[in-house]
Amino acid sequence: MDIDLAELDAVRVYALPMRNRFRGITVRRGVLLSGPSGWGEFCPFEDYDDAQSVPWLRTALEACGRGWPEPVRDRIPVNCTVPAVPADKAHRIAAGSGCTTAKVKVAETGQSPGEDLERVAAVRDALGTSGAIRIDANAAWDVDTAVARIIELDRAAGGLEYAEQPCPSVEELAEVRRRVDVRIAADESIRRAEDPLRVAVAGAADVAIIKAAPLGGVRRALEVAEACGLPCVVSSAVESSVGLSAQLALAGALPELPFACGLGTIALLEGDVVAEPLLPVDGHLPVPSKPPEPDPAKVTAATPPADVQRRWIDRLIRVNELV
Ligand SMILES: O=C(O)CCC(=O)c1ccccc1C(=O)O
Ligand SMILES: [Mg+2]
Repeated sequence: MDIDLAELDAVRVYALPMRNRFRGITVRRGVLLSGPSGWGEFCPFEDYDDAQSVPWLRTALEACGRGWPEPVRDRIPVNCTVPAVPADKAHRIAAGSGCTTAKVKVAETGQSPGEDLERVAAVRDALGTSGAIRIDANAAWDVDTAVARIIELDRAAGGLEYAEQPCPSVEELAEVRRRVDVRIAADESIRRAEDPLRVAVAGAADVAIIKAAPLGGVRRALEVAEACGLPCVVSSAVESSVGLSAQLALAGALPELPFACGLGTIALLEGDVVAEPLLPVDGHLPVPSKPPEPDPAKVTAATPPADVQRRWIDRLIRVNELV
């Protein structure tokens, strides 16, 4: 399916700063590609090698060259994402989000367990008793630490909806899952198409976090979701609104969607490449029928220096040879 890059109508490199450092990332970068069915976004994380970046390009090419399958719903409930910020700031983010579900980052390097407890308690105060709180430890804990922290955080939060990726391996997730009452979600354990099945077979999770980009597009991710047989939550890779629209198309096409999705992430970025960013309204985002058009002035404002553009175009060319 590799493409003649010269035949694409336009290729634009963007760089958008993040409002708060997020998983070590301070600037999100990528390439916008225009083709017959609209715009796609190629934005593998900077530390991904070319082979790991292939599914990200497939996702962009699906968006700009083929389009997406028909959705079964027209709006998606989303969570607000609360980075590992102080409790007062966490309260403001959750209260001002319009979302009834919040995902709270915990176990950040250099922070204490007490800061996590204060953060989830503040978010509960902001959401009220009817809100839902999930935590994400990004694989930071060993099994015993995870069990102890999840129990404490569940209490401080007045109940957790689930705990996302408490430990690195599938085996550890399975053990934590046996030892706590809180649901376990797998995220980093699901990066390749064959992973979700392994997670399900190992009894490692109650919920699968799926992302179109690392799985190779909306259609591929739908197959993966079906094969794993777990309830799925679609979560973004912190794309611009162009890339986010593919994730919304995936959430729109999943047969079942029992939880809010992690797609309220435009708020994490300083700026966007479209005139009307996909910011949640009343905790929901619309399912788009096609990707939004970049706004030329916004793209110009987000264009990085020539050496950064060159690096991304070279990356695109190399990865395209592997598709
Ligand atoms: O799920 C969300 O609320 C936002 C997306 C998110 O947290 C995320 C975004 C980029 C990379 C990793 C993650 C993650 O879930 O760990
Ligand atoms: Mg996660």
